[in-house]
Amino acid sequence: MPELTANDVAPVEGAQVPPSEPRSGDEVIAMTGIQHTYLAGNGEEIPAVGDATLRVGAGEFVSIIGPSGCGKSTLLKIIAGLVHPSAGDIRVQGHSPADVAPEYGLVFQAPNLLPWRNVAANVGLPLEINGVGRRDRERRVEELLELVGLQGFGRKSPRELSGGMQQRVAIARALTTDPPLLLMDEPFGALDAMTREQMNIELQAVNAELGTAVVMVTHSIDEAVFLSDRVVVMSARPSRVAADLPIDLPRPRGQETFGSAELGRHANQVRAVMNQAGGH
Ligand SMILES: Nc1ncnc2c1ncn2[C@@H]1O[C@H](COP(=O)(O)OP(=O)(O)OP(=O)(O)O)[C@@H](O)[C@H]1O
Repeated sequence: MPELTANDVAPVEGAQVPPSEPRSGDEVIAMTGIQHTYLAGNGEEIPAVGDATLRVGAGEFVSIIGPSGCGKSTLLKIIAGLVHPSAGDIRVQGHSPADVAPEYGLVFQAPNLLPWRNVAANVGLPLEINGVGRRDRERRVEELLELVGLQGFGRKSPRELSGGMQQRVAIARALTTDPPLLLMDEPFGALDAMTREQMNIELQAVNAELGTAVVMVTHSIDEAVFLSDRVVVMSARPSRVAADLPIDLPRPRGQETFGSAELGRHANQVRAVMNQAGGH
């Protein structure tokens, strides 16, 4: 199959092709021509990211979606300063990612809570590491537990919580230091469909209240559309940005947004681009 170019996906109504533009204020992420090739143990070169140009503005919610193995997590790791790209330029708040990475919140598919600490001590850990005093720490933890709907659960052990509740703890922990940027890799992938929708509704409320920019990798088209200001569709490996689709659903978005004709229209648009760009 001939390689797709950005123009190949242009016929999809509303599709934007790179270079992408943030829809809001200051630029938090500026990524230009990022490429990454892994060197496997047997010496084989694995070109993961072929060409990614992406801008994310302050407070924006951007989802990255694309076929399995196309390099979505790699892209997130590059933003997080965990992987140094083979080529291209990336600035996060004007700095090299590794220099500002400790300021971000990170949430992965597994909540990664410390089982010997209670919920409050898990959420407060980043503050403890930063030397914040006990009283301030307790106040902040209390606020965050309320924000994620876990007021009164501070003294519980993580193992007493459901999967969705544990992931709420992980989100609260990621927000303790008021990060300008939250990076999420399939945060709700392990949850059942109903819990996942509920978590989506809560996350969009948190994002609206705190104004934190979010970049989220997901496999769910509905989740991407529901949460995002823009959905970035990656092509198959070595991936490039196939489309950068603005999602103009009004906010706040709630339960009624799921299953709405408007969400369905956007989801179909994302699906069409994904089909052209190499499947799901
Ligand atoms: N550390 C590594 N060493 C070698 N190859 C790697 C490494 N990490 C990832 N890869 C390869 O790079 C490609 C992209 O991986 P990545 O995890 O970024 O994709 P993804 O789009 O997030 O995948 P998925 O949707 O399945 O989670 C895959 O082919 C993967 O096997």
